[in-house]
Amino acid sequence: MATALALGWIRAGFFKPSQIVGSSRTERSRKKFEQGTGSKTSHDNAKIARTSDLLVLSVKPKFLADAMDSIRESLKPEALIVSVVAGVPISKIAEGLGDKRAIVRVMPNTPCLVGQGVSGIAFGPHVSDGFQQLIYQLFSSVGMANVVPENLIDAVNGISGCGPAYAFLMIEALADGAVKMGIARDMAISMAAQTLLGASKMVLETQQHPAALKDAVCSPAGTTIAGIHELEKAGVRAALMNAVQAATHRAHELGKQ
Ligand SMILES: NC(=O)C1=CN([C@@H]2O[C@H](COP(=O)(O)OP(=O)(O)OC[C@H]3O[C@@H](n4cnc5c(N)ncnc54)[C@H](OP(=O)(O)O)[C@@H]3O)[C@@H](O)[C@H]2O)C=CC1
Ligand SMILES: O=C(O)[C@@H]1CCC=N1
Repeated sequence: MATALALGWIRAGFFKPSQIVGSSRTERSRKKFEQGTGSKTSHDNAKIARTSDLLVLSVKPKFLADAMDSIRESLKPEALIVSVVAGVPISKIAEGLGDKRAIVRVMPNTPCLVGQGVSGIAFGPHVSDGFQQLIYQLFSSVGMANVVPENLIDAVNGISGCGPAYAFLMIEALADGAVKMGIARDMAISMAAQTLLGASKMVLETQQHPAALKDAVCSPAGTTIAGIHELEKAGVRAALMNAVQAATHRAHELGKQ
């Protein structure tokens, strides 16, 4: 996720590669980040913290305590902390880094890499108006940014944080169907992806309810309603709702570990 954000911000012109420093535990991950972004890296979190105005915490929840330990004593007093760590509340980060710190909790998604991300943003109590605007602009530069109360960040995780994986699975499955019907794999994947992109753009640009747009595709006794019937029989709606619910609950569990 860190690479997607860094590269997204660089492509959006928000930061130059030279303004970003990446960190990870292994040489392999640092090389990958350097090659992906053109930015430098360091294994020394304390050194990075000493010189950073904005720090993005992007580790798995179970490694957050160690990561915070490694920067606590070196952070600039006015540093802005952004955590994209699933499930972990701002209060826990304040416990780890100091309760007067400016902390922002964000749930982005990997399409930030291509400027089409979705992020939910919740501000801690010590984030100034100026910093709030900066963070909003930062995440808007790589897609859609939504300021939400912190108690909804796990639900943002459930829909848009995880959502790209749901969409990739749908693209793959639609393409499998087309391959079964004789279309070549590459063309099938492009057609499925472009279909989801086109449908998404229609929802966003026409402002019509997705049900109305769906109805407009279903001709009476036609082909689409035959396909929709199969999806309804398979419980696709309930499956998608359950996926968002399960992921939201899992985020909540991860934050308590
Ligand atoms: N992947 C996604 O789509 C999204 C992820 N997130 C959240 O972002 C966070 C990161 O996820 P993701 O990128 O998938 O996970 P990865 O495991 O791919 O990346 C986490 C990185 O953290 C590094 N790391 C672990 N401990 C430390 C430490 N003490 N100091 C410095 N670096 C450390 C790891 O280094 P090394 O590789 O060397 O072990 C690794 O490169 C998670 O909390 C996740 O919930 C949020 C939104 C979307
Ligand atoms: O799977 C995860 O936990 C992370 C958070 C959102 C997307 N990936």
